[in-house]
Amino acid sequence: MAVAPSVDELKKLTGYKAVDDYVKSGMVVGLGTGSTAAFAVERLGQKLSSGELSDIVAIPTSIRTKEQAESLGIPLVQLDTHPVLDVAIDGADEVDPDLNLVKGRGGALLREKMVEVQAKKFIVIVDESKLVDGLGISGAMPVEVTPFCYQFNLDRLLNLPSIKGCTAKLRMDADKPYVTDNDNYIVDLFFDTPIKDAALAASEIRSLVGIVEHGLFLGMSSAVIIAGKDGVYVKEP
Ligand SMILES: O=C[C@H](O)[C@H](O)[C@H](O)COP(=O)(O)O
Repeated sequence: MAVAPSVDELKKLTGYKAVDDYVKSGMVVGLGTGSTAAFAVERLGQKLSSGELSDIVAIPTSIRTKEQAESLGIPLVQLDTHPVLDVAIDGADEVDPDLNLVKGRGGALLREKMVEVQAKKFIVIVDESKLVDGLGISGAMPVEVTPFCYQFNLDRLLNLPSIKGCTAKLRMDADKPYVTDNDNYIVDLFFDTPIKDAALAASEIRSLVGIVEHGLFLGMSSAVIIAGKDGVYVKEP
């Protein structure tokens, strides 16, 4: 009897397929963050060192990804000099039926969103455990906030009509607040039922001064590569 692939094997299939199918020589490539995106970075490194791809520059979405890319010899640039990317590849925490996402459980949402909105194609790579019927139901919806008066930020989030009833927790790293690559904090929002109107929630959250960015990535996916027990398939909006 065939052994079912592990979650890591599924993640690897999606990361490798994203690079194989969407990255061509000469491109500017956005590199996501997390355990799934790491496989795409690995594949890009392999294809550059074998000469199968050339003339690639990449923009990492976190310090972790930057370090991985550097260790593989992937040439890195920044949005300052390369404001338009051909493609960005990243994982997600949740994918809904319309290919809207929750991202940021790994803390990288701000840089991810900055880079991924600038990409002509944003390719999302997930194992099928990330598929949800509605956003906000499988775990935290992260919001990056200023450390300055973070409790005030947290309280005002809880008062927003579109997300009324959620609970909010400051993300901790052992006994200290978790600090992002941008020296901000993360407030994780938890919901009992899916977020009813994610577009409204996104705009209300962003309207608060002191909120830096949220983990709702709406209308951004160009394609989602999904790996599951029945194989790998691609969904497009
Ligand atoms: O901040 C982290 C990112 O949004 C990740 O892309 C997301 O959390 C998915 O990570 P993983 O592939 O490790 O599940």
